[in-house]
Parts: sequence; C-alpha cells; structure tokens
Amino acid sequence: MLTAHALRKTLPGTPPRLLFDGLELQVAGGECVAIVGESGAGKSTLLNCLAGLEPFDGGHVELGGQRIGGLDDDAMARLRREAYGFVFQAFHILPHLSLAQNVALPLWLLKVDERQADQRARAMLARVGLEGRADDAPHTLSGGEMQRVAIARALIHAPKLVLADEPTGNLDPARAGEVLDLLLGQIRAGAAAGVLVTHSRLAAKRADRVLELGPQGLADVTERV
Ligand SMILES: Nc1ncnc2c1ncn2[C@@H]1O[C@H](COP(=O)(O)OP(=O)(O)OP(=O)(O)O)[C@@H](O)[C@H]1O
Repeated sequence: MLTAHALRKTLPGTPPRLLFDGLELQVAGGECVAIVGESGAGKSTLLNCLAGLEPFDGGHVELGGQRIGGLDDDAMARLRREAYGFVFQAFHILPHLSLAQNVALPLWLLKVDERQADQRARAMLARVGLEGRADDAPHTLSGGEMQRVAIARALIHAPKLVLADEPTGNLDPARAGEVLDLLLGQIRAGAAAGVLVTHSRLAAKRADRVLELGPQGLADVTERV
C-alpha cells in the first residue's frame, strides 16, 4: 500500500511557486491509478516525490508502512532497489547490454546470483512477448518492443510499487493498448500498487481510478474520463 498524506511541493524561485498542497493519495496492492492534469501541473514531480527522488516540503509518503522522508540516502536507495519499479522515459535501456542483461539489471543490484538472474530475466521477457529475443541488442527493437523491455525490467524484482511516467508516450494506439494491458496485468498479478502518469485518455481509462492533479491536490475524475 502506498500512502501520501498532506503532501506539499513548492518550486524554488522568487516568488516560490506552489505545485500542490494537501495532497492525499492511497493506492492498494493490485490497484492502478492514473494521474492526469495539465502540462506543468507537476505530475512528473509528484512521481519523483513518491519515489524519494525529489524532496517535498510538507506531509509524508509511506510505502508498506515505512515512511520514506525519514530515510537517509543509502536506506532510500536500498528501498528504491527493492520495492520500486520504474517505467520512466528517462530510464533508458542500456544499448551495450543484451535484452536479458537489461532486464536482469535490478536483480544484479540486489545481488541475486547471476545464473538465477539470467533465468528470471528470460522468463520475464517471455511473459512480455519477447521470447527468443533475450540475446538481441536493444537497437534491433521497435519502440513498442523497447517499452515491453522497460516494463519487464521494472517488474522483474516483484516491486511493491510501480511508477510509470507516460509509458505509452510514443506508441501508436494499437501498440499502446497492448503495452498498457501488459503493464496493468503485471501490476495486478504481482499485487503491486501502480501509479501511472499519462496524457492519454486511452491509458487513463484502463486504470482503476483516474485522479486529476491541481494546486489543491488530487481530485477523482474517474467518471469524467
Ligand atoms: N527542479 C526544478 N526546478 C524548478 N522548476 C521545476 C523543476 N522541476 C520541474 N519544474 C517545473 O515544475 C513544473 C511541473 O513540472 P512537471 O514535469 O512535474 O509537470 P508535468 O505535469 O509532469 O508536465 P508534463 O505533462 O508537461 O510532463 C513545470 O513548470 C516545470 O518547469
């Protein structure tokens, strides 16, 4: 379970700019919420706050009962490796590693035995429809296939929380639908809490709830999408 309570974020500057205040968010295991809102509303910033990658100036965030604000950098980095899965556009697939190696990366960081990591990465690639491509180089993939690899890598270590920023950003509608089915299916199967930032109605509609970000926090707009 992910909980954000009374979360406030202001951006430095003269004058400082309030992005959101009094933000409340609860996402249960196996549930996926979509966060929508105008460009610049602070959706990516909110994801970064939930990930402990960016400080916030009020409230708190808890994952599985553990409060992230109080953790030092090492403890936060460990929690991120163990409990978080990221499908961020900025988190690129590494070009010099094979697909299996890219997917195995989170397990290497968790010191899982190399052979076991390789087997799990291959099984995960098969689950995202890339059986037989494990030894290929990333440059041989289409955009949709690349996003599948990113999803496989985000979920390989069975994280408690999956944070996705525009996971279907540059895919055509058919591919986007497939990638979303895969992502949401895997989040639900793993009983992870999923938070998906998107501009896409199609993507938002598939989530369990749709929340719109504004200065007062998150408003439930599920019925309007
Ligand atoms: N480190 C920072 N310092 C100052 N301003 C920042 C910083 N990070 C983000 N911003 C600003 O904060 C605002 C929110 O950015 P953010 O990327 O979170 O919005 P968003 O809702 O995800 O937008 P989009 O939908 O366009 O991706 C923007 O105006 C951005 O320029």
